[in-house]
Amino acid sequence: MSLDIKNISVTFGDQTVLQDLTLPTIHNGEMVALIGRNGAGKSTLLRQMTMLLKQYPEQIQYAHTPLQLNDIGYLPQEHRIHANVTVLELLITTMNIHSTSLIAKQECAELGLLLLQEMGVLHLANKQCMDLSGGESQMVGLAQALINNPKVLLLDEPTSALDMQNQLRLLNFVRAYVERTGACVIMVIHDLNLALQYADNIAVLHQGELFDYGAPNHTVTPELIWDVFNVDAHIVKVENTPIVVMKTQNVH
Ligand SMILES: Nc1ncnc2c1ncn2[C@@H]1O[C@H](COP(=O)(O)OP(=O)(O)OP(=O)(O)O)[C@@H](O)[C@H]1O
Repeated sequence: MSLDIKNISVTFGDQTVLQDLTLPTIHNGEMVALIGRNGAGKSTLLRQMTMLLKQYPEQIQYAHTPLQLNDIGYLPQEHRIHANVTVLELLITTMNIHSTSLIAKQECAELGLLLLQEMGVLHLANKQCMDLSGGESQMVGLAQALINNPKVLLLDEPTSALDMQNQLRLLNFVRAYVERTGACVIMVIHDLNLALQYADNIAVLHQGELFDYGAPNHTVTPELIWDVFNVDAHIVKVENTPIVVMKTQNVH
């Protein structure tokens, strides 16, 4: 199974945000980190993927057939849940249940609780969604994106509100999900060190186009960081893991 994204163009007024963007095929069980400057069009690509499925399904194909909206799990940027329901109720209503029987609802509740437990956030099950902190809301947003076992997971800055432990929890959970199910993941992320550690491939979006694409070690280089972000950086290795260290003195 594989995900193909082809020839995506987006304009807002006279601003071309994405210009005929095509990504290399994303294979089963692959995590792609989408990086680029603020305003490069990363969120637009994820948002358009869900909209394009309605209008131009041939541009997004999974296993060589048009991807269905039901097959996508999407965690938007700055995810906040304004519904007046508990976290568990939210997960139950998000599930694709085809029965209203009490037994079906009980099964859904058990699945929801299991997912929250596996993600390490079972304590949030009975909290009101509106009372969640920013980071709690982001963890619940991932649970919501995963609850229907999507084939394609689109994550927009999924760790932006999380403390260090939850950043690792969330990314380890996504990694394990991908290995277990063979789903394809596109994840927008600004933290290049997390991208280096978790992604199989890095897609660099710059000025509406795909600037570079490839294995993290080969793609994230001081030259790329300079060309795309105008930042001087070293890449050092700690226990064989590459780490980006920004030189803070000269910001252009
Ligand atoms: N609905 C819209 N109407 C007009 N312009 C838009 C709209 N959505 C996005 N844009 C513009 O498109 C450009 C790309 O926005 P987008 O949110 O995709 O960037 P991004 O790469 O995700 O940025 P960031 O890293 O800051 O989240 C920006 O210049 C933004 O102002």
